[in-house]
Amino acid sequence: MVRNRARHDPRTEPAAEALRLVKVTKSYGAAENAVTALDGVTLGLARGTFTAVMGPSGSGKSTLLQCAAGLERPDAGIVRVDGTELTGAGETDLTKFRRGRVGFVFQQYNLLETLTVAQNTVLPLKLAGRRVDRRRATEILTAVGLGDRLGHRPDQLSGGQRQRVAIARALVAEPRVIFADEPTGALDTRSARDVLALLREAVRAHGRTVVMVTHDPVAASWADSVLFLADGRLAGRMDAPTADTVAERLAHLGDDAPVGV
Ligand SMILES: Nc1ncnc2c1ncn2[C@@H]1O[C@H](COP(=O)(O)OP(=O)(O)OP(=O)(O)O)[C@@H](O)[C@H]1O
Repeated sequence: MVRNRARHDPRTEPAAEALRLVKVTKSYGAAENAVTALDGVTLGLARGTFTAVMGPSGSGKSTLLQCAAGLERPDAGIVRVDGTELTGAGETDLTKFRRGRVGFVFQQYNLLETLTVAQNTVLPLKLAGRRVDRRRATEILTAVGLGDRLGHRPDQLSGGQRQRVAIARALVAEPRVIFADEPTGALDTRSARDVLALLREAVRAHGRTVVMVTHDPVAASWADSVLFLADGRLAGRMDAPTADTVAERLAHLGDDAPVGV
């Protein structure tokens, strides 16, 4: 069972806190080969916020995202998304939860090449056994600038357009939280800006919560705040980031004591 600790009804009413991690720990491998990817991470993110996660390569950013999204199981600790506790849930409940209340955007788009833009977009609804509202899907695709590409296949699109399909696909299920892992990593500057603007719009206009892993201080500057990771621990937080302040902090990461936010 996915446990709902809050008093609200999670199917209709969003929780105040979109994401809560308490002492989340995750290791890979066994014995002397074990790598601690996350080492007791505690954090909370308010609903309707855009947060970037940054840190050196191997600091645990992707692992954090995967554990927060219910794609990986932590070894210890608690993960709560939109008031619902994922840790301890069975695989079937987790899958149902992921399909219903979170959206994903990955660096490599993860579109199905044999499906059209429109079919890729509604796929999460089909997998979740939900009603497919094609008009709504078309509206979303139009909003991301692909209204004239509905019948195209991914190999007929640019990288930026593919990522916009991935964002439309993440938005169509109206998720509470969107997890994005390096969504601009494979894009040119202009396409990256379009994608970041869409993510920010999802937060500002539609009240979604976005958590985005990125290496790029410019991308991070689109977020409301940045969480810094070092060696699997939280190493700081910055509100109202700019590309310069983020780059500066990254250069000095490790100088700060680990914190919980
Ligand atoms: N499936 C896995 N099996 C074994 N080790 C893993 C696995 N996934 C991650 N790790 C290890 O856990 C640590 C954290 O990895 P993670 O991918 O979360 O870091 P990251 O900050 O996202 O790195 P990058 O910026 O390079 O993508 C690394 O030392 C990595 O080698």
